[in-house]
Amino acid sequence: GKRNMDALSEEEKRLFPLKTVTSVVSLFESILKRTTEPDLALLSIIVGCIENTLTCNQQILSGAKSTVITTTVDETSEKLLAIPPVRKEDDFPEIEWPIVEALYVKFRAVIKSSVDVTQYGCSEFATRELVKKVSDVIWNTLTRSYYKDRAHLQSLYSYLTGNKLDCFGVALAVVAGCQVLGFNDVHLALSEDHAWVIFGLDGKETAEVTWHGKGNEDKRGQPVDAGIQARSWLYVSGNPVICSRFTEVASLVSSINPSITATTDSLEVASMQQALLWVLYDTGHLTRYPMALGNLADLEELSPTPGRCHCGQLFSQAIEVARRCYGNSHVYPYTYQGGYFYRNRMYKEALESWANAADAIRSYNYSREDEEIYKEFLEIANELIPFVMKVEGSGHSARSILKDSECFAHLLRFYDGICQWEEGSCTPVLHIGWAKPLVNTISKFDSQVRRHVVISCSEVAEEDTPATKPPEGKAEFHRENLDANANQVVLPWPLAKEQEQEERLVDSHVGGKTADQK
Ligand SMILES: FC(F)c1nnc(N2CCN(c3ncnc4sc(CC(F)(F)F)cc34)CC2)s1
Repeated sequence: GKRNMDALSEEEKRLFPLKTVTSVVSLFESILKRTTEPDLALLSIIVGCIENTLTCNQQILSGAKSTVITTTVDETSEKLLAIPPVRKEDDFPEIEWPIVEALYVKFRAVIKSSVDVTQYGCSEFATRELVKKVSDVIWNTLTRSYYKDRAHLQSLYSYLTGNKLDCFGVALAVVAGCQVLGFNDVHLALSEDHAWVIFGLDGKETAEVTWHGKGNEDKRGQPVDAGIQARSWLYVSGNPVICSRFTEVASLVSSINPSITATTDSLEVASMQQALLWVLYDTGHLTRYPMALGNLADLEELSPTPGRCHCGQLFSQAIEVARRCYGNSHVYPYTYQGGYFYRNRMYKEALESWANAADAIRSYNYSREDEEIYKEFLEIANELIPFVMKVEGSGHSARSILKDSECFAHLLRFYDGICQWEEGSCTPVLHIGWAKPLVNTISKFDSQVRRHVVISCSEVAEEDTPATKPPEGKAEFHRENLDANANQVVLPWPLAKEQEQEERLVDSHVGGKTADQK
């Protein structure tokens, strides 16, 4: 029969105007069920239109169209946010099909008119030059200068109505542009803080298509091998999430941003994102996407969906996937989980998650474009852990974590991972600003707890590498693993050296026994 060249079937068009979460979910389910690949441009325009309508032109004063939640209620916001009449939570302003269709047609026209594919060989596969050309078309149609970190710049709706995109948005637009041109070998590759594309036979080629961070020259058109060789976290040792069309849909849903202000989210946008993530979860497209699982878990913590698994299981699932599929080279699955435990006052579990996060970073070399994860560890070490120490400070109850040697071991493993991350890096990680909270935190633990720590050489020591050879004449170094019943905890050797110095430092401050006085 006649091929339906329309973006949507008549049945799908009948879902418009989109007014509820349910109608958006039905549309996505219908599109994801098709035999043909989902159209990234169309879906990005639809979710971008809903998000930007509900968050960007928001009248905060009384009679507000959409229901909002304030996360920190204080006097001013009470007055400012005259709570609107209670509404059904999935009411939207009506999204009309003709508006969406016009933007979709515009994107296709911009791409097709700017790229003459006959100039790029006749292979079915994209070439580096073609990918670079599509990136240039997007790049050269962006507003000259704008605040790149602003919210709601990640969708093609933002690109087509405001000529603004953030770093992720440019990468998604390039892949969507290649899809318009028929190059279905071009796919997104996602690390925890950067995005690039793979293309060519077996997806073996890689190319930068967007910028990263502030003040870094963009490397567009280049392969990412250098970043992988440098062992920087930004390129996750060559373990990015390699997307299919479906995981690219998951990434555009995952990048939906419900925030209206720093303290207020749109309930409708958040519930739309949550519902769409469950559709992608049920169709198996989050299976190898730890950050999307973490995103869904965060949304479930805020507003649990009846009949769905507990958010804790989603955090664990993300960790399991990161370990099984990405060589445990991702950090965020652990900091997602640690954040959850911390918010729910499960401090021992939080310390373990943060120690596991440090284990994930230890084999990297810190480089200048890794600031985002540096800030994450800095906040954990200098804000979150000190807060835990403060609230556990009473420490009188026998169950206090300050008397728990496993907690102390988690803490030392956390710092040891950061120390090893720094070792061999051109850029230093630790500075005096880290030392005060570190000393403060370690000294909070009962000296009885500290003396039960048994240091072991976690790796076979290379011959004569000073860092790993135990000091002459010192106590026997045990190699057994943590024995469930023992009240001893085993630590990797590199830390022992640090810890011994620390002990002297701490004990000289708190008058305990130093290592050689034991
Ligand atoms: F570890 C927890 F504290 C985190 N909470 N939110 C986190 N995010 C929020 C969501 N997020 C993401 N969520 C889904 N997919 C992606 S792909 C990507 C890199 C880039 F933007 F493409 F360059 C980032 C990212 C980045 C990490 S980590």
